[in-house]
Amino acid sequence: MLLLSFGGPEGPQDVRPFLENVTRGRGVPPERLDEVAEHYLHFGGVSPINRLNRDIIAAVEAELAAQGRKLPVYFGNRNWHPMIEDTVAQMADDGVRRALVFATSAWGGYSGCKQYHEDIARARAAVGERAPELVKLRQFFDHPLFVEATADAVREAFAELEPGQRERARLVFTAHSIPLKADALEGPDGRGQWYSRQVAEAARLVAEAVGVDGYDVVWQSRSGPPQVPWLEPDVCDHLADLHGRGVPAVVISPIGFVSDHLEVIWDLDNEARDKAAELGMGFVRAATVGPDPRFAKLVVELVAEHIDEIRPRKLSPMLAAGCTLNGEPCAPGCC
Ligand SMILES: CC1=C(CCC(=O)O)c2cc3nc(cc4[nH]c(cc5[nH]c(cc1n2)c(C)c5CCC(=O)O)c(CCC(=O)O)c4C)C(CCC(=O)O)=C3C
Ligand SMILES: [Fe+2]
Repeated sequence: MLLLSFGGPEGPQDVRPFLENVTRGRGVPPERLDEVAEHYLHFGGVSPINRLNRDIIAAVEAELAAQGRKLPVYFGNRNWHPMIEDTVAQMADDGVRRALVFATSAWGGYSGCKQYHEDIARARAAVGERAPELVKLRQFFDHPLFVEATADAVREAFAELEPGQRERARLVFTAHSIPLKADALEGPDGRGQWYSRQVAEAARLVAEAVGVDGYDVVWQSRSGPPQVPWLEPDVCDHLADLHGRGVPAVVISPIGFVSDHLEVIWDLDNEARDKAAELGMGFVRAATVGPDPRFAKLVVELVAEHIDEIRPRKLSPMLAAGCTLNGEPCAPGCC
């Protein structure tokens, strides 16, 4: 199998070329790039994303071995080394004829689904005739293992709040914002808002598992020119709003992200935490699910859906989209 991810810089010299890869042809203003480069440089130009993905791969290999499945796991990225083109070339050299591709996004939409299809098609085209057949695994936003691991992280976060604040704290889910226009595309069921509806559905399932009635879904890390509308409210504006309504503390669940990459450790652990401190609000950020052993089990279960033809486990009625061959889109007009 191939674990396919976003990629991130591993030193200060990588930051600019990485950002240029991410934003090529996307109309992101240079001022925004300077600002984001600054975030990376706070961490010595190293995003934790590659290391965390290597940890996930080690856990997946251990889970595969425990289940007696002989399956080598490769690692490739969209935007930084190891680049998917190089990985697919290596797979061809190793004689791999067919591989299952796990993309590290739970969601549909352009960045989480369709763009990974494009990456697969581009890599196969670069390698040519020898390229293995690549089958992308489905979106997993409503898989019980994803929901349970996220719910446990939320419970642990509530437990970290001071007893006086815990009972009155608000649960807030956050995911990467995208342009409203991108979110409006029809999606595999033709009803639009595929990404934001999946985020809302996953949040509902987690809140239900935790037993919390009142919660919010908000967005973070918006990019692009200011005149273009993106999903709102922004997490920091939402903190001010909650404060105005007398909410003394928040638990932030970064449900949109599989691991603690830069949007989480900067935009939440620095920016949102500072905002909460300024407002005098209690603030706990729940863990991401990547390091949870259930995440490796989830990956292997998605693999098993193809090898053993087991029935996909899903907690919502939304379609099990995202799963396709050789980078074809998952449905007409999808994402
Ligand atoms: C929906 C979504 C996810 C979640 C789904 C998934 O996980 O795939 C995600 C993940 C990630 N986004 C990441 C980093 C960046 N995203 C950017 C820009 C953008 N993201 C977008 C959307 C998403 N992004 C969009 C619509 C843009 C605008 C440009 C465009 O239309 O494409 C930019 C450019 C600078 C900026 O403008 O912020 C950077 C550096 C990293 C790696 C972090 C690390 O290095 O640790 C990860 C995992
Ligand atoms: Fe899709």
